[in-house]
Amino acid sequence: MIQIEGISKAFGGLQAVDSVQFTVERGGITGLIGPNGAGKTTLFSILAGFLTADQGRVLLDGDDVTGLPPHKLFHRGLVRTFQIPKEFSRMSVRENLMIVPPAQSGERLSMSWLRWGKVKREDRRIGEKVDEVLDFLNLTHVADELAGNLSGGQKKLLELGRTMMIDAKVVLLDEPGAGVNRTLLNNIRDAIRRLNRDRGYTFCLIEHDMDLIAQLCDPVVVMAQGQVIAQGTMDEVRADPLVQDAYLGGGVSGRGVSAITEADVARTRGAGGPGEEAGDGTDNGTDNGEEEWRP
Ligand SMILES: Nc1ncnc2c1ncn2[C@@H]1O[C@H](COP(=O)(O)OP(=O)(O)OP(=O)(O)O)[C@@H](O)[C@H]1O
Repeated sequence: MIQIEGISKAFGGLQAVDSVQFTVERGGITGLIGPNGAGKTTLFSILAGFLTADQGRVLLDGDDVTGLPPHKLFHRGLVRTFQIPKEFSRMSVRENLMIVPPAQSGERLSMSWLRWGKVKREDRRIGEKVDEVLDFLNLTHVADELAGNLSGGQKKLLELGRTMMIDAKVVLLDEPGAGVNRTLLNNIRDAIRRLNRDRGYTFCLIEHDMDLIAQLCDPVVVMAQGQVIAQGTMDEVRADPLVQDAYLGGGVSGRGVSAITEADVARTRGAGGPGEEAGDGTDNGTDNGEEEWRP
């Protein structure tokens, strides 16, 4: 479980995240939504250790993990996707998975000379795990393909696979549906569901695709202008006038509970802005070595 307690972050005079407080419950799929510039990405960056909060605390299973760098959080099972570093595009899908497990004996020269048998056993164990992950995500047919040749959706599945290699506890998903075709989106949705239901993964996901949020998430937390303005089921937040105003600038009076449509969201997204992520491993405002960090 992640408890977010009074997290704030300003960029110069802009209060990007303002005293945000909510809990991501263990075993759940929490949706984080809000119009462009609401502060979602900034909050994710703080939770995953890529940005330092000005104020507030983050507790992971009761432990204060505020300010821990990404690799420490990663090894505690808190992982943020989907940020495939560019260099990995020149490695095969299988290799991308092979390199994830921490502290592989095979990487240490002394170990490989002195304990050849142990190294081989570990390689075999990792190989079996990779096969299982590829099968789980329907990626076996592209196992030997360079990661850079995958489609956007397949890359996102691969990122999920990397979290599976370390048996992540909590996964922060950055727009898993962005730029993904329908078929692969269904695969991604099913993989998230199965990881949650069958393997106990806890997810928190930022997403602009309201259908995907409605299908997967309960609760849904809504941010606007740096603050949490609503939380509850998708139906509850949809019906909330504050939420409708936040998305549509107050222009939805009388449109009822289903006011937030995909078209509305697409319209709000069109505004763009500096908070928009490149999706290629870069992030704005990184102050904790994100570009250097590799899981
Ligand atoms: N590094 C930065 N420097 C200055 N301002 C920033 C920086 N990163 C984000 N911001 C600003 O902080 C605010 C929140 O941005 P953020 O990217 O967190 O919003 P968001 O809810 O993720 O938006 P989107 O849905 O468009 O990705 C925005 O006004 C954005 O312009």
